[in-house]
Amino acid sequence: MSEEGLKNLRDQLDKIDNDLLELINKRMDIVYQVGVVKAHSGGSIYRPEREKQIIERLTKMNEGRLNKSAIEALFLEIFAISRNIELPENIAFLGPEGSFTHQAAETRFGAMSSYLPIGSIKGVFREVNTKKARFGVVPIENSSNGIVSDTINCLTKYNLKIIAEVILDIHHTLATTCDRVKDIKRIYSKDIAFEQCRKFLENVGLDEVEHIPVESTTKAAKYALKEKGSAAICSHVGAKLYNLPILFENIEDKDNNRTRFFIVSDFENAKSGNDKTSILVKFENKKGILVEFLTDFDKAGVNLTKIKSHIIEGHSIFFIDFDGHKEDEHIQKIFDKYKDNIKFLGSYVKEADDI
Ligand SMILES: C=C(O[C@@H]1C=C(C(=O)O)C=C[C@H]1O)C(=O)O
Repeated sequence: MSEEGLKNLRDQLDKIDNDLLELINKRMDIVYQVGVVKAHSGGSIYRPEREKQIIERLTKMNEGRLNKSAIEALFLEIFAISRNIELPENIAFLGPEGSFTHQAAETRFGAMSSYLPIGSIKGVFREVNTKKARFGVVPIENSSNGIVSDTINCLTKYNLKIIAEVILDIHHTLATTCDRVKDIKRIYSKDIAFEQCRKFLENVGLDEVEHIPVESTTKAAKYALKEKGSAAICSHVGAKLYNLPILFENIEDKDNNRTRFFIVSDFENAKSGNDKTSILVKFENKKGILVEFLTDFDKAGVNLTKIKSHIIEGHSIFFIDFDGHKEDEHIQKIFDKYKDNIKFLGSYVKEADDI
C-alpha cells in the first residue's frame, strides 16, 4: 500500500476515535446522573446483573468483527470507569500487589480503581465491614487445593454478601536471575504453589533443592531478586513487578488450574436471570436431616452445583452452591422451611457451573 493510502486509513481512524471519545463522554454524563440518583436513593453503584445484561444485549446484536471476549473486555473497562465517575470506591483484596487475587480484582474493577492490598482474608472482610472499602476480593477455592477455610470462616462471622464470583486460570512461572537451572540452590514460593508444580520441579531436577515457603508468591519474587542462586515460583505479574527474569512459563502440573474468587460487599444483588446462590447450612446433629434437606432441593427442581463440608469451632457445616436467586419462589420455600439452619451468603451472576 502506498504511503498515501496508509495516511488516508489513519485519517479515518482519527475521525472515528474523535467520535468515540465524544460518545463515551456523552455516556459518562448520563452515568454521572445515574450516580446522583443512586446517591439520593442509597442504591449501590456496582450492579453486576445490569452489566451482564448490557454485554449480552451487545453480543446478540453484534454484526462486526468483535467477538464476545472483545466486547466483554472493552465494556468491562468502560463499566469500571463509569463506576469510578459515579463514586470512586476502594477495593480491598488479599495482597500483596501482584497476587492472583489482585489480578481477579482488576478483571472486574479495571485499571482506574483504587486498590488496597490487605495481608489476610480476615483483614479484607474487616476493611469492608468497617466501610473503609466498598468491596473485598478473596479466594474461595482452587481446583487443586480445594476450599479456602479462612474465607468460609469469615463468611460465617461477618454479615457481608457475595455479590460476584470471578474465575481465573492460574499460571505459575519459574523466575530467577540465574541463567541455568543447575545454578538454582533454593526456591521461594507459597506452600500451595510448590504442590501445584511438583511434577515440573521433579522433571527439571529442582525437587531436591531447598524449598522455602513464604506468605505470598509476590514476596517470593522479591526474595529471589535479592539473593543470588535463588528462584521464585510466582505469577507473571509478580515477576514483572520486581523485574525478575522468567525462565519457564506455565509450570503448573495441571493445565486446568483455576481459582474462584468472591467479591463481597454490604448489599444484595437483584436478579439477573442467570444467577447462582451460596449458603452455609448447619444441622445440630439431627439424624437424617441432610438427606431430607437435599431431597427438598431435588423436589423443588433446584440444581445443586457444589456441596462441601467444613468444620468450624468443632461444628460441621456445609457450604452449598445452587442455580437460582434468593427471590425465586421455589427457593424462598426452602429458605422458609430451613430458616434456622441456613445462612444466606449471596445471589450473584453465575460465571461457571464449577471450577
Ligand atoms: C450506570 C450504572 O452503574 C454501574 C455502571 C454501569 C454502566 O456503566 O452501564 C452499569 C451498572 C452499574 O454497575 C447503572 O446502574 O446503570
